[in-house]
Amino acid sequence: MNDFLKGSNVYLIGMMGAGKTTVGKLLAAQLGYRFMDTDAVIEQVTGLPIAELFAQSGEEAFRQMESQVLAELCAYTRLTIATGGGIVLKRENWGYLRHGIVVWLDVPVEQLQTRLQADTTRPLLQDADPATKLQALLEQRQPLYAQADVHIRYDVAETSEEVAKRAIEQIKQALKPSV
Ligand SMILES: Nc1ncnc2c1ncn2[C@@H]1O[C@H](COP(=O)(O)OP(=O)(O)O)[C@@H](O)[C@H]1O
Ligand SMILES: O=C(O)C1=C[C@@H](OP(=O)(O)O)[C@@H](O)[C@H](O)C1
Ligand SMILES: [Mg+2]
Repeated sequence: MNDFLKGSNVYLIGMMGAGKTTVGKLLAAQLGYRFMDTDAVIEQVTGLPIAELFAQSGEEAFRQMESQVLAELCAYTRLTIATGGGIVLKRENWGYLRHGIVVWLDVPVEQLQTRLQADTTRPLLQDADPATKLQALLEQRQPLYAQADVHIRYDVAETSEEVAKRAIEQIKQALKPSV
């Protein structure tokens, strides 16, 4: 089923709330891959929730840990990796992401707001005006997300399983040799 990837990892990028962790688990199952989540690895290693890490050590320290985790994971094969929404910010991280197939889950900011309206786990959203903050982050990052190999545009009618299935189809298309 997944020999078309020849063991290459699949990295999911996109804004917080885009569904990288949710779809990533389903995509891994459909590919017969293992699922990893860079945030979960950081929380496991530090024993702290991301929000606590930001509060204690600051965003820069978190970004350094994020790069270290990505560097470790990119040495493995047959992984579907859900990254944190800010992974695209550091050029160094693109060196690791390019070891595999980079898939952008592109979800409109209104849908992100709906999904994250009650969220307290994402420190960058603990803001007086989270909607404006989300919009500003998306505008800043969109050109970076757009460097992905595969662009999965949101379809309101799709379940997360169907998003994962479509991602496989679009990855196959992207890997087809251009004639
Ligand atoms: N297709 C979807 N429709 C509605 N809610 C979704 C969908 N995909 C994910 N969610 C919800 O949105 C929130 C963020 O999903 P998550 O997978 O953690 O995103 P990310 O890892 O990109 O931040 C979660 O509460 C999740 O249940
Ligand atoms: O967008 C961001 O900068 C972040 C997204 C989060 O991950 P999710 O994208 O899984 O929410 C997490 O890495 C941290 O809160 C920073
Ligand atoms: Mg996530």
